[in-house]
Amino acid sequence: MKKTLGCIRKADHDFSLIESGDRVAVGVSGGKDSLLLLHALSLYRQFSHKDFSLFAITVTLGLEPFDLTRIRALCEQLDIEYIVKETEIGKIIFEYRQEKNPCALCAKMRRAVLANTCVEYNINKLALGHHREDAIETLLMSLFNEGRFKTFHPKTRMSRTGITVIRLLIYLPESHVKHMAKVLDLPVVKSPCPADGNTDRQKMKDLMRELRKVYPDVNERFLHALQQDHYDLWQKDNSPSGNG
Ligand SMILES: Nc1ncnc2c1ncn2[C@@H]1O[C@H](COP(=O)(O)OP(=O)(O)OP(=O)(O)O)[C@@H](O)[C@H]1O
Repeated sequence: MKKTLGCIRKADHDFSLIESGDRVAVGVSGGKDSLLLLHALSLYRQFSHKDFSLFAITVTLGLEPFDLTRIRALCEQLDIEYIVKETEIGKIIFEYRQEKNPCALCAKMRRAVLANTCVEYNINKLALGHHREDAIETLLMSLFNEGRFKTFHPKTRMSRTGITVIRLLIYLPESHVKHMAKVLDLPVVKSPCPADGNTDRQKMKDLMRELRKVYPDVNERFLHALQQDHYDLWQKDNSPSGNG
């Protein structure tokens, strides 16, 4: 847990992600990343000397099976209020619209429900479970699909609602997330999404696996590049209002 908390502390320090008085909700998909983030933030709340409140939000997609009993139990154990928003997003995308590229629309709709829920509960920051490899894969997807060198920033502001999205795991390697999910026996729920494992992101994961055979440190190199000011990707922003 020391490494996870160290990476969270560094991301928080570099990008001013959490301030005292914040009401922070972790978007919990049921996957290992957001569950680790939730667990780690409950500890960070104790050790960081920052006085912030913590919530967990899950947006269901109307796809079965999706049993949240063990996640609910974890939230009770960590003394975190758990908010579940039931939706039919999955059905709309796969049955009604039969989308050819379902992931982008699904992410957009999920994000809108998450933002509205934050507004409803007076929550000002939404923490997502993106880690180091997510940032790298997003960079490669936008390079190969759009010819642009960009990825998400650790801190962004949603323009419609004014909610700040924060990504506290961006320095954490995915291998460590997998390791911690086992050590902590996190209540991971298998994704009921029909597109799971057959996405553009999966192609980038496979590509990176091949690259690592030739360049074992390629992930560290990518992270280094992301942090270089001259690429203008992850400018450090220590102002409270954050990055646009
Ligand atoms: N249904 C959902 N409800 C709440 N938050 C979600 C949901 N789906 C995704 N998120 C949030 O958005 C982040 C990125 O989404 P993504 O689809 O990449 O996650 P995932 O790989 O399915 O799950 P995880 O990242 O938790 O292992 C998640 O880490 C989580 O914080």
